[in-house]
Amino acid sequence: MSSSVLLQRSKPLTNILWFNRVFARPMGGGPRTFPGGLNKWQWKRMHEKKAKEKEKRLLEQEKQLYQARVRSQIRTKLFDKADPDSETNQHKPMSPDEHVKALADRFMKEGAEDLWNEDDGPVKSEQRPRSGAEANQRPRLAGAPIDLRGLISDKRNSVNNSGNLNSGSNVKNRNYSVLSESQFSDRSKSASLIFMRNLVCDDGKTVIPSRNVMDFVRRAYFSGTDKGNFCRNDGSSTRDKAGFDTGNKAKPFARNLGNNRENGDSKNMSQFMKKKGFVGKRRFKRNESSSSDDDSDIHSEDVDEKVEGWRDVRKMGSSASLGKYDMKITKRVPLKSLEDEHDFEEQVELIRKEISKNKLNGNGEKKEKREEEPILSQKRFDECGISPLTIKALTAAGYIQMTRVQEATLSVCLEGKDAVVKAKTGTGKSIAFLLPAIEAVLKATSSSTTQLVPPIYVLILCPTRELASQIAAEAIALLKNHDGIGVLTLVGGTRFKVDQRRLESDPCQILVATPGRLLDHIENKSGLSVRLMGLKMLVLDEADHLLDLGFRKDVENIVDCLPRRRQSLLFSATMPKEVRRISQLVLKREHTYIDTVGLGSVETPVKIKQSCLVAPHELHFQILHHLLKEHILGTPDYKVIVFCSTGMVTSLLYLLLREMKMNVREMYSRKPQLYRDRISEEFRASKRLILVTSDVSARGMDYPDVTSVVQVGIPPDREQYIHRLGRTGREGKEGEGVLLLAPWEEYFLDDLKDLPLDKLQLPHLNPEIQLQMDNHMAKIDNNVKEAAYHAWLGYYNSIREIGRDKTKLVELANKFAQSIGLQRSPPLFRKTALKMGLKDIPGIRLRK
Ligand SMILES: Nc1ncnc2c1ncn2[C@@H]1O[C@H](COP(=O)(O)OP(=O)(O)OP(=O)(O)O)[C@@H](O)[C@H]1O
Repeated sequence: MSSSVLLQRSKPLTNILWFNRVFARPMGGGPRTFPGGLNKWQWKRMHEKKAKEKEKRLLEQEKQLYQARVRSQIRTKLFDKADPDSETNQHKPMSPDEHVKALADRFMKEGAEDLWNEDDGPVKSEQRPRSGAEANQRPRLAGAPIDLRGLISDKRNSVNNSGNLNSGSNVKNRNYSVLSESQFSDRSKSASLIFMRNLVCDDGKTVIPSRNVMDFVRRAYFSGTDKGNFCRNDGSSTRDKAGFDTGNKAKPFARNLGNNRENGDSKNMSQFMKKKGFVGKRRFKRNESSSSDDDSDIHSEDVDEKVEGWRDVRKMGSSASLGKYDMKITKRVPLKSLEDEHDFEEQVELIRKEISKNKLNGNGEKKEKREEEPILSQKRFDECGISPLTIKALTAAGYIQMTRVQEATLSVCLEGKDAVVKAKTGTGKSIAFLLPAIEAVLKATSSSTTQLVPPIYVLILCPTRELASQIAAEAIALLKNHDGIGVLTLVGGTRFKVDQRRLESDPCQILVATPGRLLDHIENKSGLSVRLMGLKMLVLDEADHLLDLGFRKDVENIVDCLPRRRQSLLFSATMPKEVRRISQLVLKREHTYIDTVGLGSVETPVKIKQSCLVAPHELHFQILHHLLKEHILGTPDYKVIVFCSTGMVTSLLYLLLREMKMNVREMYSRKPQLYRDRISEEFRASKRLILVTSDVSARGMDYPDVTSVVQVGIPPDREQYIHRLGRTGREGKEGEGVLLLAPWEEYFLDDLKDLPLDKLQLPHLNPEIQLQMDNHMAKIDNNVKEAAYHAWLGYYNSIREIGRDKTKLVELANKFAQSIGLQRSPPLFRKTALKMGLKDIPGIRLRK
């Protein structure tokens, strides 16, 4: 046996020995065991279970968050309406109209049942000091509204005196377990009625049972009769008067109400309310021990009479009864930070979009006004406490000042906190995470003792191989003055064995990997999982993409194999809400969110001139050729990236442009890795070159001085549009981007309406060029065209808005086939057609 083979064989053995020692397992020839005496599979299952539980918890949190948001929205609306002039949400007394509106709004709105729970104590202590004498001095005049708060207080007094009725202080002590016996589906709904039940009539003694109060509110508010006229001061719309949010879920409900009001048909309303579970679901069984709940025994007829007199209602309580007693406020406490953060982010996002939209809609000046947006901050690298050797390398690379994202994130990251960072494309995010990564390694190596298997301290995950290589190269450059710290890449497309050998022989404290290949290594018992046990920092570059459906499972599996005590950093130029939420699969709960895009700023670099051209898709290749020619004429040192929807379309377009004597290169995932590396390097170093590529080059690639980006057809989503566009205009430089759409793709512009896109007119196309292109297209191998057709069909089929109308889709695909010189649309495998839902669609041919 050769010595190299011996060496290879002996390495895994060393790993096992090291591992056993680390976990103090007795040595022996048996299988590898994990802490707690678990074998690998038990260990794995345990982690899977934990991950599932974690996911469940997150879902639960999301649910709570949603509910909390609904509550807070209702509350906000309520207070806004209750006192629009108020600067703050002080709990001032409400007018009778407002109060009834508020009650109706709160308790009858779909979802509002969640506003109350058994701890809600609306009739607790009275905030407004008002003595009984004072109350007596102000006898209620006919026609004057009832002071409900006073009544509540009076009631409490009278209850205390008589001992017959429930006192306010008892409210909290009530045993509401009885409510579960009611037919209400949830306790909250019941509790809201309990609040209502505590309302008392104008004699200060009679307590109106909940159902009747609801009836009262219902009639008063919704009926067309004069019983409810106090809340119908004018004939304005239902929504205005009701204060109902007719958006979202409340819509159908609001519509119902509107109808009922119009018809004055309280019967309909009753039915509706019955359906909603507010009426007719009584009667509460009271706790035997509670003598105070007798109120619900009062017959509705009696109360109806009382209610008659309620037309002249005086001030009915205040918003305090809806604010300060809302126990949900305290219930939300554990989630507060998370919720606030989400709300805040959402608000920021909304405001940003709103502002940029306003800017766009404004006076049209914005397009000319592409203000200077400095990406560099005033702070220098030597001021931020990183290793002098790293600073030396930075200086050698010409980096003296930090970019804004680097300044904003470095201190947080160096403190060891988890962070999510959003910053525009080309603003130096890579260095922003590489610097803390290097510091983490330095710290770990200085404190650790010699180990048989050197741990990997930093793991950087990124979605593409080229990006992994780029980041590794950047890390190596920054580490050039540090001895003994190694960087390795693990990416697909290379031989697995070669990876293993490099892992064993080369020093590696920083590992840059794509998820798939890394997982292969982890699962392949190569000893990598053992080395990852010492991990200090995990970085997800292009985090939103890595947490997207395509990668999420792999990333989750990887994260499950990493130690929990680690720092996690998520970086991207885009961070959709949904991704932010699930990012907690990776992050600690108490992480920092850093967004350097800035309020009121568009999410794309301001110096990129963006435009869009809508034209029949059969003309796209010719229009592209025209645009490229124009660009080349105006930009001698041009460097253009053309993005196509799929790899096969990329290949076809590349061949066509090459035939048209343009200086082009192609790049897509199916190309061999060596070829990809070569093209990537060539394009990085060149000028006067066009790279036709699929989305494999869309994210993170830092090709310097790209002068233009053209996107042919819709990108998969808004985020991908931003990333593709961001290959130009990097480091605050100028750039331009054109989006070429077919008329049936134009809907996508809605997603970009907050971005400054100009609409271009269809250029005049030279018929001679069209002829030339047709001739060149005819020379291209039919296999390439057929593959392009299939890929095209697959891509658009996967886009919901287009793929849902299969007949139309096939029609368009066949037009595309014709435009690329195919006589007939190429047949599909039956299985493929079935999978795509296209089997029986006219125009689809199946392979025999
Ligand atoms: N402090 C700095 N001073 C000058 N240039 C810098 C500095 N930091 C980074 N750069 C340069 O800025 C360019 C863009 O950096 P980088 O690729 O990290 O951007 P990014 O924000 O990650 O972009 P993307 O969102 O597209 O991934 C690189 O060429 C990098 O060398």
